[in-house]
Amino acid sequence: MLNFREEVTKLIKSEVDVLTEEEISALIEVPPSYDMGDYAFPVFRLAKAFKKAPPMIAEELVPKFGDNEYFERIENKGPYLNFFINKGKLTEVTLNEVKGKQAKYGSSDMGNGKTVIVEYSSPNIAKPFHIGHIRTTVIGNSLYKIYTFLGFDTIAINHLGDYGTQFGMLISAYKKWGDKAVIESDPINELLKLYVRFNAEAEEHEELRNEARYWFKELEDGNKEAVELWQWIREISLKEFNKVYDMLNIKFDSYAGESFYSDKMPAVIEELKEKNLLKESDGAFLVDLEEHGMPPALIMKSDGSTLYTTRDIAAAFYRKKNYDFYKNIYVVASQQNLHFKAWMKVIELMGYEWANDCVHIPFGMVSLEEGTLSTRKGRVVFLEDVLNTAVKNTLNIINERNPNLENKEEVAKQVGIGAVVFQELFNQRIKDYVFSWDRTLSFEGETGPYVQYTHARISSLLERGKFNIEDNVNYNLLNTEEEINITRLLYDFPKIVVDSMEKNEPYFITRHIVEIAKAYNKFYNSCPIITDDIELKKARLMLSFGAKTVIKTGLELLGMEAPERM
Ligand SMILES: NC(=[NH2+])NCCC[C@H](N)C(=O)O
Repeated sequence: MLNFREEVTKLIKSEVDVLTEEEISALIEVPPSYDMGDYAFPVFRLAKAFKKAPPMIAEELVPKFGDNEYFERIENKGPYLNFFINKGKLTEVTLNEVKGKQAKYGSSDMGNGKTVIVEYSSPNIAKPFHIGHIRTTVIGNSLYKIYTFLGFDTIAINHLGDYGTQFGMLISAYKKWGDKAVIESDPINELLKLYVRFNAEAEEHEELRNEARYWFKELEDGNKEAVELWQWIREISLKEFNKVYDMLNIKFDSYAGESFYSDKMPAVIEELKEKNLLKESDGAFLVDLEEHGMPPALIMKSDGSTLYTTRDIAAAFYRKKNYDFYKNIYVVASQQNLHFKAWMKVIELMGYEWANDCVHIPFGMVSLEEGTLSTRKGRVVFLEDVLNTAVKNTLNIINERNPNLENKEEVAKQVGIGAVVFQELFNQRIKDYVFSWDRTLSFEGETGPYVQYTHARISSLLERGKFNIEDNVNYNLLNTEEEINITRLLYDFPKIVVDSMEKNEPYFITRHIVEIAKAYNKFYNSCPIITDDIELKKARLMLSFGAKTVIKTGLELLGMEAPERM
């Protein structure tokens, strides 16, 4: 697609020899409002070469540019050159591109097939999949889609917490109080009960902790009973998690969790020893990170069992070898900042430069507005319940607003679940936020249902107006402020997608499609679209099609559906 910023660069370059195109491009600014131009170029850097005061330079440059098909005006204001895009051209370029690429508009091959691993969700088996897990799941899924859209070969990994001392606890607890049939009837809850009971009793009876450690060690050493129990627990838990993943329409390429690395850790420990990085302390082994301002990274306990950190190091090695990643991304809560910093440092100390290609993408916490979510069994709020409640509440709303809608149940799922996803992706990752039902499910304001509703509204309109994508359109007719505003947002979309990839921030997309929806509704309310003026109608329908296409792609990149009717 024609890039107007590049056109500004070329124009300036044609008159200014002392700067390279890169230097010029880096100096170009976007003014705070469009009445000051679409792009601005400050000429200060030219003062020395031109031996003149900046305002003079700007003034003298303007007439040299002459007429230009991409800019309707070029002006000087003090030391600035201001460029005003030719709006007819902008509309033509943008809508032709959307028309040509449709669902692929905004995509690119910039990733060049390089491998990006996105690790996300990674719940702990036998512990509840609760509201806290929603952020990693939803952010990770969106990043996965964004990288894929930009031509990376993307791998989604669920690093299941399927190993560690908690399994020692579960095995002990099961052997004492467990009942297979009861557990299979409601795995997550029943396993949670066992886990909670074990911890409570261990408060009183310290020796239970030793028993748990013993069983985890047995598991690591391949004790048949322990391994079989562990496999069974893993399997029934995974089945439950998959219910939630199905609701969210999320798939993983790999479920290689912590246990997968159990036989890959000895080599890591060996290498650490060889490289003189391992220190013994009370029979345990650790890597001293004091010099790097961190507490030591514990690699092996005195009984020979391994830790979370050891497994992460082994996993990174495995991924490097198996996928030769360009980037290895971990979408994990900011509470684990230190954990990631520490083990990545260990790999760096081992002499591997690719440690820098491992990136922790942290996020803040979700808290619950007082009384907004009912809790089942104690204080844990299950993700599945949240999603089900969202669907149920949305169905109630649809029954009020549009009782005759076809496929009501299906739409309620798409909108209810989408609303939760959207809410999660509305703010900068790192911000903590408070979950509120009212805000999440509202059809008004900056919400998922609002954006989806706008999309559905455009769909019906295109149908009513008998939109035909093959129609030739006179783009110059789309010249009201409302129309230009939409066009600009559509034009910016591909860049927004790239920005969100570079910063690993899906919320750029969330905010952008909200802006498109708002701009569209403003246009819809102030400009007649299905009018008797056939040419105008064709042009406005094409613009509507552009808005619909980009909203839909944006929703998809967030991991949401875009129903045609609501
Ligand atoms: N590679 C990793 N450590 N990923 C994060 C795992 C998250 C962990 N299972 C938890 O729920 O807290």
